[in-house]
Amino acid sequence: MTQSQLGRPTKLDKEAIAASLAGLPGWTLRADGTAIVKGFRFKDFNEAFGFMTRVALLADRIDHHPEWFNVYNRVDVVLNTHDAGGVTSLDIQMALFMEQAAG
Ligand SMILES: C[C@H](O)[C@H](O)[C@H]1CNC2=NC(N)=NC(=O)C2=N1
Repeated sequence: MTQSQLGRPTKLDKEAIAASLAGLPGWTLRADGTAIVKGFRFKDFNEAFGFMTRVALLADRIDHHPEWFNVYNRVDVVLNTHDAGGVTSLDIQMALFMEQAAG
């Protein structure tokens, strides 16, 4: 089953996002309130790209794709659900997975 068949995720309000971020070290709500962000730092490019590869496989499976910017060992991530115009439970799930994938 694909994500689109599961229905549209609903936008989380500020309080719900803050509660979720309490369990996500380093993640913050972007100033405009429509995305959660984190800058990951790895040992080198190989570690960074391994992380991105693990995340990419999940992202495509759940049809929820991160916005990210990579230079060498840096991966700056922006998560939001454009279909919903803000942060949803999908973004929280993705952030939790990224924490695991970062090791
Ligand atoms: C048509 C397709 O299912 C949508 O565009 C999906 C794809 N990946 C997505 N990724 C993210 N981050 N947000 C979305 O709203 C989204 N929508």
